[in-house]
Amino acid sequence: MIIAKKISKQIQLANQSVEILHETTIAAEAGEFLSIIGPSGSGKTTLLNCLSGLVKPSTGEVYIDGQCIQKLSARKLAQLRRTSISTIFQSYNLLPALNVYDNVVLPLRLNHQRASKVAITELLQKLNFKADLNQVPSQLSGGEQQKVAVARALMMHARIIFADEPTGALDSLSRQVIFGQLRALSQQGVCVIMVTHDIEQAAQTDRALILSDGCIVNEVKQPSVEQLFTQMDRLRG
Ligand SMILES: Nc1ncnc2c1ncn2[C@@H]1O[C@H](COP(=O)(O)OP(=O)(O)OP(=O)(O)O)[C@@H](O)[C@H]1O
Repeated sequence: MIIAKKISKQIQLANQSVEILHETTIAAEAGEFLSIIGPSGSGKTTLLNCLSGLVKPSTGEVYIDGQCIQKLSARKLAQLRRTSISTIFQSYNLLPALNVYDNVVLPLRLNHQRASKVAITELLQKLNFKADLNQVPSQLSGGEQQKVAVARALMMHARIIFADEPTGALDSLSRQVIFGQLRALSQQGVCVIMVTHDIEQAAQTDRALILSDGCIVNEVKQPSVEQLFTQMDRLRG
């Protein structure tokens, strides 16, 4: 479903080019739940953004359903992203002028899909969201904003979900609820790729990729908490 072949990303800093992702190769199937873990600054968000087509890799290719997304026109890529991909951003990316309901419904509207207020209210309730749907993001706590961002992504019923620390701002109960939703979606055939600092969550995914200095240094299938802590300890070194 998703294949990344030797993707690298260079950025220009002052007068020098710095490589923040090095020749990374990944494949993920429909129904797979992948986690990406690694120290801060190891390139997890950059990798996720390259996979989702938000950022263009400097070299290498990303294929989604056999299509090289770098070869798609901007219009086709935007269409693919609107119809097949949902992203939960680390910084939520809610529109400050829109209330909760309008933020959740926005991608559906952009995709000319009908929005059901009942379905949105039910989903937000399932995510343990207790605030008013008429409030704007600045009136919500960080955790509440994160739940709105998760609801917005889940309402799309996309085949692929990219989640960048989707539970980072949440209490442990809400973390479990949202992780459970992602797990259930993967069991229904959705491909979920999640960046996380939460080792216990990563240990409940199908496969954990360990990133260090822009390279995947290891990959653990059906990981255990102990295995992943050992991997992270090795990196701290
Ligand atoms: N647009 C950019 N301009 C300059 N530096 C960047 C840019 N994007 C990423 N970086 C740098 O690249 C490295 C990798 O960043 P990235 O956000 O991918 O890491 P991360 O593993 O997701 O970090 P964290 O766990 O802290 O969110 C960092 O050192 C970051 O400062």
